[in-house]
Amino acid sequence: MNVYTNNIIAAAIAFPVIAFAITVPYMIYQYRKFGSIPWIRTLIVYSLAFYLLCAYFLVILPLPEDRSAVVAYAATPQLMPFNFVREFLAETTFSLGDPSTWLATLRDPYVYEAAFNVLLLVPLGMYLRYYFRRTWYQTLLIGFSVTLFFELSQITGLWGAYLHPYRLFDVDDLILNTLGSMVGFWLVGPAMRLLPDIRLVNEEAREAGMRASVTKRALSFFIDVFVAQTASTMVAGALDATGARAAAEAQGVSWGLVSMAVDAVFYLLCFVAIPALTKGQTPAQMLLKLRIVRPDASRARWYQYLARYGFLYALALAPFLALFGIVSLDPAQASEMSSIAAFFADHRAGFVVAWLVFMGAWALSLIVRAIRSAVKKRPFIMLNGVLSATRVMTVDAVQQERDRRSPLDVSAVTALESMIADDGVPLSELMKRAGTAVADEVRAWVPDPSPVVVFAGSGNNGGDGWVAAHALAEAGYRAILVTPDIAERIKAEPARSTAMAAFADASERGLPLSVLVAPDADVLASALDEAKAVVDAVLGTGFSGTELREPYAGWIRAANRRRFEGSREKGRGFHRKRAFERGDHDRSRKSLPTKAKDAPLAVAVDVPSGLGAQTGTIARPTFAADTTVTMLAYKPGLVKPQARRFTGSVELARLVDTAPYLSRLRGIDAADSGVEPSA
Ligand SMILES: NC(=O)C1=CN([C@@H]2O[C@H](COP(=O)(O)OP(=O)(O)OC[C@H]3O[C@@H](n4cnc5c(N)ncnc54)[C@H](OP(=O)(O)O)[C@@H]3O)[C@@H](O)[C@H]2O)[C@@H](O)CC1
Ligand SMILES: [K+]
Repeated sequence: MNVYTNNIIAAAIAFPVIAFAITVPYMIYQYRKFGSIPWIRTLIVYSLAFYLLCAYFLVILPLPEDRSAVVAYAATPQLMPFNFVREFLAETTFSLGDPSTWLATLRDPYVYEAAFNVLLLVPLGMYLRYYFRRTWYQTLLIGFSVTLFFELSQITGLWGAYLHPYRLFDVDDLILNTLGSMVGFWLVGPAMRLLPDIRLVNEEAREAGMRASVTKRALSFFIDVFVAQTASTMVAGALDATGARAAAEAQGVSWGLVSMAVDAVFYLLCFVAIPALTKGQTPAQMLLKLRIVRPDASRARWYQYLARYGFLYALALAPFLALFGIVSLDPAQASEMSSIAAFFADHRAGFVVAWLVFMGAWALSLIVRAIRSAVKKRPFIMLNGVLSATRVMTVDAVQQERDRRSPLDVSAVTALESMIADDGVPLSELMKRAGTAVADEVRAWVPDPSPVVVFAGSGNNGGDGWVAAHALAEAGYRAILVTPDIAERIKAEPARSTAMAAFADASERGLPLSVLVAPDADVLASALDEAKAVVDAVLGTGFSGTELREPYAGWIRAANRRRFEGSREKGRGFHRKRAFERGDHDRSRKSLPTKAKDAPLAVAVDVPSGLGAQTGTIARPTFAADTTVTMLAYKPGLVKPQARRFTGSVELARLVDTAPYLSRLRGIDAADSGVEPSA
C-alpha cells in the first residue's frame, strides 16, 4: 500500500502541471468554437486528465531500477478468472456469524486489492456517463479497453522499455477494473440530477461568446503589445548588432530616438496597418475572434484605428514611459541638464505621487465603469472608443448586428427562395433545414427526453413545425404536434408532403411523435402542463392582420397562459378571468408580465405568430417567445422596437450561403451602405 501512496504523492506534484498542459489545447479549441471558455467543461477535462495520469502511473509504477531486471512474481501471467476469490477462501478465517473475523477480512490483501482494483476505474465510468454520455455497453467496452491497455503495459514491460514484465498481468484485474467502470456508471446516475446538465453548457458558452468581455479585450490588447514590442526590440537589437547604433550616434542621432521610431513602426503595423488590411482585426483580435467596428457594426476606416489606439497608447502606455523617464533622471547631474529636465529631476517624488494619483483615479474610473457595464449588461466603452467612434465586438456579434440592420422585405424573401430553388435547392429542402434548425435550438436548451409541444399551422410555417417535431422525436424527445387537421388535408406545399412524410416515417420507426388533431382546450392544457418546450409554427410570413382566427387564437392564448400563469397543477390562478386577459397581451402594455417559474422554453419559427413579419404589427393574441429562429434573413417586423418582447432573442438560420443572393437582391445599395451582406 505504501508504494501506492508514494506514487500518489509524486503524481500530486508533477501531474497538475502535466494535466494543465493537456487541457490548454482543449481550452483553445473551445474558445475557437464558442467564443468563450466554459469553465465547467475545462474543469471536468482537466480533472479527467489528472485522474487518468494518476491511474496509469499507479498501474505502471514502481519502475525497476534496471532495464533487464527480472521480477519473479510478474514472470507468469495470472490467467485464471476469479483466482483472487479462491486464494481468499483458501486462507481466510472469515465467518459470517463471527463479527470478530470481519475486520481481519477487510485487512486481507486479497480483499483490499480487489476493492482497490474496482475503485481504480469507478471515476472513468462516471466521466463516461456524465460527461461523454455513453450508454452502459459503451462504458463497458471503453472500461474494458482501458483496463486491457493497462494490463498490456504491464505484460510488455511498459511497451518494451523493460526487457521483462515487472508487474503482473492478471485476468482478475481486467474483470475488477471493468466492473469498477460499471460501478461508476451506476453510481453517477442518481447524482446526475444534481450536477449541471453538461449538454446545456454549450449554449450558455455560445451566448457568452457573443460578448466582447473586458477580459477578452484586455487580453487581446496585451498580446498585441507583447507581439509588437517583442518584434520591435528584436529589430532594434539586430540593427544595433549590425553597427547601426554607432553610425547613428556618429551622426549625432540619439539611439533612443531610433529605437522609439522602430517601436512606432511596429505599433502602427499592429494596430493600424494590419487592421486596415483585415477589415478591422489586429493579430490578437484575429486569434480571439474580435473586430474593431463603428458603433453600428459597420466597417471602420484606417484613421479610426489610428485614433483608437493612438488615444489608448497615450492613456495607457505613455504615462508609464514618462514616469520611467522621470525616475531615471539623476538630480546629481542637474547642472548638465536642460532647465526643464532639472526641474523634473528636482521634483521627482512629487511627480511620482502625482502620477500614481492620476493612474489610480483612472484605474478606479475604469473599474467603476466596468462594473456598471457588467451590472447593466451594456458594453464597456472606453474613452478612446468614444473619441475614435469605434468599438470592439466579437466577430459573431458583428455579423448578427449587420444582419439585424439589413432586414429583407417579405416579398424579397420570396424572391430569394425562388433564386435558391433555381440553383437547385428546392423549398422542400429549405423547409427541412428550417425545421432542423428549430429542433437544434430546442435541443440546445432542453435535455431529452422531455415532452415538447409543437403547434403547427396549415401553411408552410406549419411545415417547419412538422419537420421540427419529427427531428425532436428522432432525438429522443416526446414530441406532441398540435395541428388543425391531419397531414393529408394541409393545403400549402411543400408543407403537405413534408408533413405526410414526417408522419409516415415516425409511425414506421415508432418514434415518440404524437399528433393531436384539433384538440379540445382540456387536452391541450394538459399537454402544455408537462411540456418543457413549446414551439410556435402556426403563422409565419404569410400572416398579416390584427386578429387571429380560431383555432390558432385559442392555441396561442393557451401557450401564453402556460408561460405567464404556470401549469395548472401549480394552481396559480389558471382559471381566473385575468389569466385570459393576460394571454391576450393588450397591445397598449409596455412590457409583458413576468414568466412563471416553470415556464417551458418558447421558440417561435420564423416570426412569433401574430407578429406581422413585414410591418411589426402585434395582433391579438401574439405568441411570446424566448427565442425566434428566423429563416434566411431578418424580416423588418422582427427588428421593430415593439417586437422585441415577443420575439425574445432572434437567431438567424441562414439555411444556405445567402451572401451571393443577397448582394444580387440588394444590388447597388449594399455597396453604398458599407455593410457587408454576409461573411
Ligand atoms: N423563407 C424560407 O426560406 C422558408 C420559409 N418557410 C416557411 O414558410 C413560411 C411561410 O409560409 P406561407 O407562405 O405558407 O405562410 P404561413 O406563414 O404559413 O401562413 C399561412 C397560413 O396563415 C393562415 N392565416 C392567414 N391569416 C390568418 C389569420 N388572420 N388568422 C389565422 N390564420 C391565418 C392561413 O390560413 P388560410 O387562409 O389558408 O386558412 C395559412 O394557413 C415562413 O414563415 C417559413 O416559416 C420554410 O418552410 C422554408 C424556408
Ligand atoms: K411562427
